[in-house]
Amino acid sequence: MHFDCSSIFLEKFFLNEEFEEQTQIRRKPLYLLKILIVRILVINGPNLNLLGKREPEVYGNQDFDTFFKTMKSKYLKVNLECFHSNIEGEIINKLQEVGFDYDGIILNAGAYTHTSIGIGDCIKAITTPVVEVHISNTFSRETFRHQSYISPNAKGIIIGFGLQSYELAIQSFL
Ligand SMILES: O=C1C[C@@](O)(C(=O)O)C[C@@H](O)[C@@H]1O
Repeated sequence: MHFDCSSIFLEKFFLNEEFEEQTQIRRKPLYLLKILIVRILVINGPNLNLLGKREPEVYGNQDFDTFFKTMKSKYLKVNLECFHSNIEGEIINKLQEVGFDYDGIILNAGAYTHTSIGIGDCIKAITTPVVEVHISNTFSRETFRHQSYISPNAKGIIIGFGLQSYELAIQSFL
C-alpha cells in the first residue's frame, strides 16, 4: 500500500479508529502525530472576511477562502487552519485556546493591530510563536497604521506582500 504522508493521511492514520478497523493497521501513539505534523493557525481580524470586495486597490481582488484552499493543497504536511472574527475578545479567546499547543500562529489582527493592548498582552502570555502579517505595507499608509501592539511580542513581522505575506509566514515555520 502506498502512503501519501500528507497531514490528512496522518490525521486519519493516527486519530481515526475506523481507519484502524478498515485497514487492520495499528495506529501509532498520538505523540508521533504531534512530532510529524506542524500545526499552524491563521487568525484574521476585522474586515478581513471582505477580502476580494474590500478596497481591491489596497488588498487585491482575491477572496481569502480561495487563497487559503490553495495554501492547504500546497503545504500538505502542515495542518493549516483558519479562524476569522470581527470581535476583539473572540480573537483573544482563540489565541488563548491554541496558544500553548500549536506550533505557530499567523496573525493579521487588521485594525486591532493598531489599538488592542489586550491582543498584545495575550501574545506575550502564550507560548506559541506568533508571526504578524499584513497584506498592505502599513508603513506606507496613514501614520496611525505605523503603531502595532502585536510587533513587540511577535516572532517576526511580514508586511506588504499582498496575500503572499501569509505564505511567507507559513514558510517561516517550516
Ligand atoms: O484591516 C487592515 C488590514 C491590514 O492588517 C493589512 O493586512 O494590510 C492593515 C490594517 O491597517 C488594516 O486595518
